[in-house]
Formats: sequence, structure tokens, C-alpha cells
Amino acid sequence: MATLRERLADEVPLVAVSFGDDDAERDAAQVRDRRVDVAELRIDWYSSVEPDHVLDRVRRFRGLPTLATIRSKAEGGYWPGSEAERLRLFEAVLPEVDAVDVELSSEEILPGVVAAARRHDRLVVVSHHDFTGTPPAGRLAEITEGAVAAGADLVKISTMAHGPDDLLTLAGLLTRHSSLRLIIIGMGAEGAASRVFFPLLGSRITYSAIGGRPAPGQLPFDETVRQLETFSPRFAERRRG
Ligand SMILES: O=C1C[C@@](O)(C(=O)O)C[C@@H](O)[C@@H]1O
Repeated sequence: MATLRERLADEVPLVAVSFGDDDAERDAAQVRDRRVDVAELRIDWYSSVEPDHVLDRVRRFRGLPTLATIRSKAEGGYWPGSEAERLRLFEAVLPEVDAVDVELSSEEILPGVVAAARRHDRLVVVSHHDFTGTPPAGRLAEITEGAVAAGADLVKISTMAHGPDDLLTLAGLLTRHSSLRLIIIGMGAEGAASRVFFPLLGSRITYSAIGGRPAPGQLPFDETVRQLETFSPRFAERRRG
């Protein structure tokens, strides 16, 4: 199966699904059978973050396109340990996955995660989440530039959208930075359209749910695929192929 790097090369939007560790064997089979483009491994959701347990679960996805996330509590995640432990875990899983996602705000470990990704020739998503609202365009541009300067291969910005103005602000960010690989998400009920519309404007990955715990406004995987097949001929063609 194509790696995430290969999948990103053809410029067609990708649909991700996030997984914990309740049944990694079943989840990996779903990724294969339903042709999920990216398996986001939410290691901060795992029942244990002991390296042996994590590596065992992560390895069940071998050969599939994977993105490992160990989300900090500051950005809506559940990572229970110290920053030094988080960096060590990123270093341990990096050889096993295609890419990792680390927050721009995680200043203490960001350079270490980027350096480890470079050593293993893996991709880095540098992310920013705001579960309260959508900052103004100028602030979003600063965050984007900060992520690029930190070494991001992809910049992900996910903010709560409270209405059309927020969607427009986020869409503006996408269209103004079309030379970058961006992942832009408007969270919440008011942002849900962004999960289909923004990939049509160039957002590289959209996140969806298969059971589990959907993020605010996420659509089910099948629904996301169906919508993108309707509105993106290139996406539909890739699904057929
Ligand atoms: O950051 C993101 C985006 C997300 O928060 C969403 O709203 O789809 C879901 C998370 O799992 C992922 O890491």
C-alpha cells in the first residue's frame, strides 16, 4: 500500500480516521478493507502509554499509511506524561509510521521531534488547535509561518468555527497559502461543511470517524467519502482506481 508521502504527492484530498487502542487488529483491517487514506494513531488515547504496549499496537498498522499523534492536554489531548517522555515516545514510534503530528505550542519537544523525523525520513505535521474559536486572519498567518519555520512538511490548523465569518477566515488562509501543504479544519457544527469543502479548496487531509470518538463536527468516514466523490472528480477517480 502507498505510504502517506506517496499519497500526498498526487494532490487529491485524503480522508483520515483516528484510532485508539481498543482493538488495533480490527482497526487495521478496517483501514485496509475500507481503504482509509490515513490512519491517525491517537497514542494519547491509548489505555497504556508504556513504549512496549504502544509499539505493539502501532505495529499492527504496518504497511498502512499512518500518522502518529500524541496530543498534549493543552491542545485537547490526553497525554499523561512529561514532555521528555513524550519526545522519547515520538522517537520510538517514528521508524514505525509515515508521519507524526506535533503541536507548534509544544516548544520544548518540537525541535527534537522534527530532528528525529528527518533522521528517519518521515513527515511532520505541525499543528495548532483552538477549541474556543477562530483567531483573526493575521494571527492564523503567524501560526502558519511559525509552523513552516519549525520545519513542518504539513501545517494543520483546527479551530472552532462559530459561523460563516470563521469559515471565511479559514478558507482565506487556505487560498492565500496555496503553495504550502495545509490541513485546515473548522470544528463544531458550524464548521462541519469545512470537512468536505476545504479539501476541495486544497486542504490536504480531512478527518472523519469510524465509531470511536468523533471530534466536534466530524462526519462519518463513509459520508465524508461519499460527499468528496460527489464534489471532487479527481477524488472519485482515485477511489475508483
Ligand atoms: O487535530 C486533529 C483534527 C481533529 O481535531 C478534528 O477536528 O478532526 C481530530 C484529531 O484527531 C486530529 O488530530
